[in-house]
Amino acid sequence: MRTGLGYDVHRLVEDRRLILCGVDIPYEKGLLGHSDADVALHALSDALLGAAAMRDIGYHFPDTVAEYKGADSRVLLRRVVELIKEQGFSINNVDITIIAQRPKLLDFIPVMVQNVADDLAIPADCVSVKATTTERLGFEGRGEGISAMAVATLSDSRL
Ligand SMILES: Nc1ccn([C@@H]2O[C@H](COP(=O)(O)O)[C@@H](O)[C@H]2O)c(=O)n1
Ligand SMILES: C[C@@]1(CO)OP(=O)(O)OP(=O)(O)OC[C@H]1O
Repeated sequence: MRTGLGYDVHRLVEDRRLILCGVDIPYEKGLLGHSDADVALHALSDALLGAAAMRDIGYHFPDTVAEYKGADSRVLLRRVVELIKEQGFSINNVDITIIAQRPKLLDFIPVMVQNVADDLAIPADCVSVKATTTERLGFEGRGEGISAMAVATLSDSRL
């Protein structure tokens, strides 16, 4: 069994969509990035790559490459899944925490879980997505950005 950890931050700005785990969430601001800035899927992608010791999302999908401008992070995540499977890994479970003071994400969690389960091709009960505030402390608490952390465990079929 192998474990990987991912962490990412994106800035909240006006005139951008807020997309988290592939869900387009109605809110007055959205996340800024080269791609769709889905901070939760970026953290998850890094957790999966980390567990496989296969570098990180920026290594595989550089933000200097025009192809990834406005990219759908679900497409990038599915590519990460292909890359780790090609090396003989299979995904056991993943756990994501989104750190956002607002908006309230509770109602969107089931769709987020299903999106991730579909992209990872694992059962929904192997996927956890959670949200927390920081009690208005720090950059997330001031509404300047949203961060996400993720953990993934993989099995290594080469062993
Ligand atoms: N953006 C968020 C943040 C939190 N939640 C839900 O509220 C619960 C309480 O949050 P605390 O930060 O006070 O612990 C949390 O457990 C989530 O269920 C949310 O939906 N959206
Ligand atoms: C996803 C990529 C590529 O479009 O860009 P961003 O959306 O800026 O995201 P980030 O987490 O800063 O880094 C990974 C990138 O290379």
